[in-house]
Amino acid sequence: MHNLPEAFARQMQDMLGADFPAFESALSSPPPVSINYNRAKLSAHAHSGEPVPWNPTGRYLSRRPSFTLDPLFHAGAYYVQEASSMFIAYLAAHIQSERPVDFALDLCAAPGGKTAILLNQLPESSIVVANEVIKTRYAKLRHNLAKWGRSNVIAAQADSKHFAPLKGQFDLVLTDAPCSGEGLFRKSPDAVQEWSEGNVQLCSARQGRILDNALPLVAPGGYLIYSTCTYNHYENDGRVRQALSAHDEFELAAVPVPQDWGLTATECGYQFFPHRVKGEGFYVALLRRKEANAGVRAPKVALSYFAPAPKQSRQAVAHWASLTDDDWAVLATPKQGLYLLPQRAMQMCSALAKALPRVDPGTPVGTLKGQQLVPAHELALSIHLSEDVPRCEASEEEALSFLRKAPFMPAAAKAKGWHLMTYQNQGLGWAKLLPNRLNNYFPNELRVRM
Ligand SMILES: C[S@@+](CC[C@H](N)C(=O)[O-])C[C@H]1O[C@@H](n2cnc3c(N)ncnc32)[C@H](O)[C@@H]1O
Repeated sequence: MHNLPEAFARQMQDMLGADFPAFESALSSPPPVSINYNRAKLSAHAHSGEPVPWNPTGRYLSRRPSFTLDPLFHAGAYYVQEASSMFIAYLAAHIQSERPVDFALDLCAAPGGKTAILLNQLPESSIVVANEVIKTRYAKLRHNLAKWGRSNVIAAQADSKHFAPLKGQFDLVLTDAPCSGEGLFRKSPDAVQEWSEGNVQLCSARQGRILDNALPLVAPGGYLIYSTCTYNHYENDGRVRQALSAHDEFELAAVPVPQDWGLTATECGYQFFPHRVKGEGFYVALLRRKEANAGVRAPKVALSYFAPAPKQSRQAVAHWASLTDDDWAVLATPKQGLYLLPQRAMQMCSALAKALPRVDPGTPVGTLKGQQLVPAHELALSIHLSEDVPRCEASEEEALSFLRKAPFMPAAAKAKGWHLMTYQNQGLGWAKLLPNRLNNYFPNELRVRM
């Protein structure tokens, strides 16, 4: 790791006192490696590794494997996730014990680690909106959401200010704010290089703007989780204090935490330090909107870009996805793209599509060619894919050839036509089997190049 910036070292000495040398030495030790298992794809007995105390699906690994060369990583069986930030799972469980979470918003979501946590922790009946403002990061978010395989999620690409029409609509808003990244110094030397006191102030001001946009979106009695991966007062307690004084309809919510977890209680929340927990630096505070002025859910608005798909398209999709009529909506775009979304998410989807520049609902399932569906890559990773879709199980070597788009013919290939290529029964992508070759539909841009 690079030498610590002087002003940062001073700040940490003031904050930690006699503990500073332990903090400094933790920064020179190797960062722990941890993953979050996908609850919908792997059963509990498949989870190996030391548990992360605050997340039932979090595990530490004893070493860092090459994730790129693990087909299960590409199948979305787990997400490589820093351990401290998995505390969001504990908070989501706590909130649910207080009130149902029908609608959650992850306002600053890319690349999607915490959306994956919310989707793992909340029941399938919850609808999660995952938003990211930056286009390239939005693409990464959508790719990770596809790997997670859920349809109870709506992706959105917008600045937080565009959400204003959705006032009071969310039981939970997660604001994992862009920050100066002091907590990531051990993992990312770039963060050390980019750090300055000026940047801390810029981050703090931006967080203030994002919080001012985020807080009104919380339903009465609902919660806002504010988190950063930094230590300084301006972006953490100081930021939360200012938000509370500008929005007096909010109060701090108490979250009881076992003492032996090593978290440090601060004025408004909790701080994770790498010398006290097995994880990186992280800050979190939980705010609750007081119960006055009971809110109303999003008013029904007409779907603008998306329309319910015609019967024929729905029938085509029903061959590929396990649909029950009342629960599932199949939506169509003007370009004939078809999407699978829980019926109960329709109203929220309409309201979002009206307010935001870009919305991508649920799971893209494919496009129609004549009467036939050409399946989308996302459908291959979906947990709602029909059991009736033909599968072709690959060995590890075959799975890697498939992910590299190298020519190969799987030993298990028997029938012709569309097949889901699987590895350890987890979908990787689509292949069309022909008598003497395989057409590989794994997306070029995702191809493994190692
Ligand atoms: C700390 S990162 C989020 C990490 C993510 N929650 C995860 O766990 O994978 C903060 C994100 O907020 C996004 N962001 C910055 N300004 C924003 C704004 N005004 N509205 C929404 N998102 C914003 C950044 O582009 C960045 O991707």
